[in-house]
Amino acid sequence: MSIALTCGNLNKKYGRTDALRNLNLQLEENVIYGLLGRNGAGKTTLLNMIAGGIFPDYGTIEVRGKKLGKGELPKDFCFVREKNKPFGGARVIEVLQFAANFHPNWDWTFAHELLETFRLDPRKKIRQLSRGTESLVGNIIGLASRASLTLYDEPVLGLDVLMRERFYKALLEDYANHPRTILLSTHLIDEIATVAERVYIIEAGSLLLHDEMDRIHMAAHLIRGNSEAVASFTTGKRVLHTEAYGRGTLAAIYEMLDDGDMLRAREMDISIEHLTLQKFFSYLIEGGH
Ligand SMILES: Nc1ncnc2c1ncn2[C@@H]1O[C@H](COP(=O)(O)OP(=O)(O)OP(=O)(O)O)[C@@H](O)[C@H]1O
Repeated sequence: MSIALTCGNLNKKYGRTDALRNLNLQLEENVIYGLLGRNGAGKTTLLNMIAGGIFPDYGTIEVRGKKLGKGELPKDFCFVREKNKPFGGARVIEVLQFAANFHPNWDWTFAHELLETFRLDPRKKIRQLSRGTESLVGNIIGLASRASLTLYDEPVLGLDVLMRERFYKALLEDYANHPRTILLSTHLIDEIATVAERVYIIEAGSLLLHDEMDRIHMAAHLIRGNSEAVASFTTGKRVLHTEAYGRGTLAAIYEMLDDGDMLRAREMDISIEHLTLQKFFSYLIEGGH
């Protein structure tokens, strides 16, 4: 297992706001990660920090084992953020040409295919593009750069469902042929569930959970039943949230359940269903665990 990026104990304060608090994160080579968190959780601060735009008050960032100095950019790296504002007067093709200079693995054939896929006219000026279309320019750069470490900050914000699907498809197909490390922040949680292999969830600048997406699918459950039965069933299990309804209790739990658990649940008349990633995220945040 090779490590692409290690963030150790990152802290950043803006006045009295802790944008990041003792945040640790480790990304392996050639894995797609989702970065989730509510508004203001610290996602953009973290991504900007990795990209050298913000320096931590405390903590370190290492890329492939090498500590980044102040303002230093990781090598073979691409950061896709929402806006290309400084390039407003430039044409799409000019922005791509500019980006290509910085990325040794840039693939022009792929970039042109993506322009077609996203129905983007390369002669248009950035300022003439709609918000969603503008974010597609960044997404093309993120994909065609084939950087070994790629960060996306909200790449699908403002995109319609068709374009979002095309972006995810292009990302996954290209990743299959050219594996690299990708960290992607988003609020469209259930969509990322089919794209990311692992997920980091942050809240108020701190890490709340990181895990394999498959494990979350298997271990995140919503159980309902008589309050006493639910209390007994959940004893010793990781409970994220409980809620009373009528005479019963609903509990969100994060636990692998075996055949014995399922049998016991049936005997206790407890219903069990899997949680979507979005629901799991909500219960996790609500419960603060
Ligand atoms: N330049 C700044 N000056 C002051 N406070 C800031 C600054 N940048 C971020 N913050 C604060 O730091 C916290 C983290 O912000 P950040 O933008 O990293 O969150 P986020 O998870 O990206 O949010 P969103 O999902 O809404 O984009 C917030 O409380 C925000 O208000």
